Amino acid sequence: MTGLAVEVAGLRRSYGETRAVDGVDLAVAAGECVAVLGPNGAGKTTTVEILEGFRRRDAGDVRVLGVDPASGGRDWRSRLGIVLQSDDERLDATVTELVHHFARYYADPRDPEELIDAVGLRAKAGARGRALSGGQRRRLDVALGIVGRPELVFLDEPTTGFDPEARRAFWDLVDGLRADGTTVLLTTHYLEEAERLADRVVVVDHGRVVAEGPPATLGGRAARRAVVHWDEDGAPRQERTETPTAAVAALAARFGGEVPGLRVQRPTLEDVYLGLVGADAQEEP
Ligand SMILES: Nc1ncnc2c1ncn2[C@@H]1O[C@H](COP(=O)(O)OP(=O)(O)OP(=O)(O)O)[C@@H](O)[C@H]1O
Repeated sequence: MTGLAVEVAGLRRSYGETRAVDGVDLAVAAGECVAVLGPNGAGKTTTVEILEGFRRRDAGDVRVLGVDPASGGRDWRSRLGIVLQSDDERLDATVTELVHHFARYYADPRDPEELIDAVGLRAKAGARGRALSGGQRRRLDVALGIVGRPELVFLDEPTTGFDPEARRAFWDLVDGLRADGTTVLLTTHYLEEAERLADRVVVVDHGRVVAEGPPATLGGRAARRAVVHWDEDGAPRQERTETPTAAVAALAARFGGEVPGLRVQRPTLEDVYLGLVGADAQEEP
């Protein structure tokens, strides 16, 4: 083993004239959580589904847990946690039946009852899949994806449709997976989620990686200028500065104490992200 759970070099995939993935390089270390961000149509799902062995590639070298997904067999697949959308067939069974049923496919599964608690479905344990709300169904999908105690989990927009409380509970669940040493590859449109969960963020646009790094320093974020806001003479004022502490100290001295309406604003991950993917970050027609 190289210590890398995922190794991708020069990955390409086109659909007709559309270059969905246009030379992606990506490495995920064992135990790391990496979030792939990018606008609709950037190539995230195509990339992840190639890594999962569900789509073919046109070019590039790919290793997932040391195996080429194009030739990965059953043993390899059982080491992956893939969160699929529940299909109709599954939805006639209850949450308890499904989680217990899936656990039986694996040699060393998680305890199904503990897992039902962990994904917050205890109150719905006896409900059929069909009777779950969208967010509850997604939590069931997550439970079924991780019941086999996978080494690597793919989470493709895992919290879409979750309410804020469920989203926070899910983040705690991912913390638990990571504490067990699980590697996580996540795609999300929620910048807050990437910031909360990921050691590293990879921003993809038009099938290419346009930036990567820890959320706190992505795109030179730490070095970017802060804006100091305050109120003076009945009007809001602001100053852009690389030394906000000095600016605040100067204001405090000038006001001789409390500065009215004082606020220091640093660029958020969302600001940095929107800067990276440009003004054309809209879905293409
Ligand atoms: N099966 C397909 N046939 C033809 N074109 C496809 C197919 N799947 C994806 N594409 C195109 O490839 C590009 C990348 O799509 P992909 O689903 O990988 O993007 P994404 O980053 O996952 O987007 P989203 O955030 O909307 O899920 C898009 O232009 C899409 O229209």
